Amino acid sequence: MVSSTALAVNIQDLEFNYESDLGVHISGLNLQIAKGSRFGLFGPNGAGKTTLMSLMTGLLTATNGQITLLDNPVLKNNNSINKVFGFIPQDFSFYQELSPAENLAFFGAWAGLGKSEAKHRADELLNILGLEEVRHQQVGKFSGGMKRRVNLAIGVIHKPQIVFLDEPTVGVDVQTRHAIIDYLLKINEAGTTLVYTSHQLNEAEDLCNDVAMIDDGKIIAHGTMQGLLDEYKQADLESLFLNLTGKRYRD
Ligand SMILES: Nc1ncnc2c1ncn2[C@@H]1O[C@H](COP(=O)(O)OP(=O)(O)OP(=O)(O)O)[C@@H](O)[C@H]1O
Repeated sequence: MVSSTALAVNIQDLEFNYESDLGVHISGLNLQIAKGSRFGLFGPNGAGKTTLMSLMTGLLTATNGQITLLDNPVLKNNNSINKVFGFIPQDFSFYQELSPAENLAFFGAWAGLGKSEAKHRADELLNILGLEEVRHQQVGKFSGGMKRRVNLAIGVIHKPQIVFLDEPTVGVDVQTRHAIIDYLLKINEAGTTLVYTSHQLNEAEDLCNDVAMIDDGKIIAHGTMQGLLDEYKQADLESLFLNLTGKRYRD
């Protein structure tokens, strides 16, 4: 059992239901994610990955139970928690009519950075993510890969200690996929905890060292990548996924 001070995320007895009866039902869910890990949450369509991410980042509110991020409770009006984590959502979260520089200035200020700090950080990220030459062009006209890199830069502008990533490489080419994964590995090496979900299981094998499977709103397995592969006698994450979740369509 990991001590609570070593936890980036601690979810205890979580309950959540969408108002409509069609949505996923979460009941008595417990999950601990250690500080510094590269955690991956996997499951079929509709299993509850985005719902759980939204609960962890305060976009949805649990009906019961508790979620803490580095010991800070995730509560509706606890804005101080916004400094602790960054969220890279599946849907683009920037202003299409603005440039990357303008978007980063805006979201930097929103995350509490001063003007010069935000500018410095924007310069650094635009450089690392290969966007310096288009820094003043309208994001709406960018390719899918460039938009994904802008989305990532916005989510990490304030150097959060935990980064949540909901399918951060969907629809990108190999170059952008590598740039994004390399960057994530680099910030993890410097101490950032990654909480990631994706259907790209090959990519996940390179990125994640801690893995949980979710199905019908329940965590059905959680352990180290190698520990789970050994336990279920599977050669790779895709075989493990099929072994644990079966071949039935969920939608
Ligand atoms: N706002 C909502 N209201 C009602 N039901 C919802 C809502 N959002 C999601 N759901 C339902 O809850 C279930 C879980 O959805 P969720 O998006 O969390 O799954 P997921 O594992 O992220 O799926 P995917 O892999 O398709 O992204 C699905 O049945 C979905 O239709």
